Amino acid sequence: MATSRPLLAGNWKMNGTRASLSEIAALRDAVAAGRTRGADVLICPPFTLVMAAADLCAGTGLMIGGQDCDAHPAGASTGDVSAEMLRDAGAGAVIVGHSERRAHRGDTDAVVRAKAEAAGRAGLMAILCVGETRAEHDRGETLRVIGRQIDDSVPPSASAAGLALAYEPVWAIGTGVVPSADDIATVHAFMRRRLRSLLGAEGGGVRLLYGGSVKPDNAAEVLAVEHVDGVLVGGASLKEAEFLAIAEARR
Ligand SMILES: O=C[C@H](O)COP(=O)(O)O
Repeated sequence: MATSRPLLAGNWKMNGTRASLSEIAALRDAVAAGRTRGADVLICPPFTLVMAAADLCAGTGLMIGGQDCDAHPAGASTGDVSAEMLRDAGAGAVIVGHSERRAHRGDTDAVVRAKAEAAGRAGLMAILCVGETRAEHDRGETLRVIGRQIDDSVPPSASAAGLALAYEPVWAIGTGVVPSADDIATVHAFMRRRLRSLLGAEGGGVRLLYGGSVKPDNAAEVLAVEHVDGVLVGGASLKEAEFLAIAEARR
């Protein structure tokens, strides 16, 4: 079973330069000082910063991860980075299936599954993202879409410790709009049931994250929802003070 510690993950997306390493160093020190109150804390900077960030955080409580990986271990794949390379660079986790990659880079459920399997082989925790579009939401298809994404992209061999499943409604990402606590609870309860039927007991221990416009002023409410075991934060993870405020908002 996975740890019951909440997971607070930051996805920097295509943001960050060398100068941004100071934000990571500050967050590392805040984690060391106990300000994140026992949560597991992860920052996923762009590939260019993974090794430097991991070196800064080696042996500390702040984990560094990648934002994507290729499904293959090595080879003629210009521009790609394998899970093994991320591991070698000091990463402990990788995001797969983010809606931006599904929408803009053609990542199908089968591709996402292959990437999650590659992460597992490399010893990385996969943060696997699912979520419906605005149109699917408005047509009442949320659970059908998420059920399909889980069935087709979660590796049947996944372990609770090696996987976190993030519910990110596409219409909530970067918009300032967040589903109601009841709606998040409904989706997360559904995800838990689906994972249990797919993975058995391991499915009961996979951490379920919510992502989409999480900010310091709504984090406490989101993190208090049943079956929400953490958050995946985009814009508000870029500055140490804002991300820390999310961690400190946890009731
Ligand atoms: O991976 C993170 C999500 O896409 C959420 O991004 P956001 O917090 O900027 O809405």
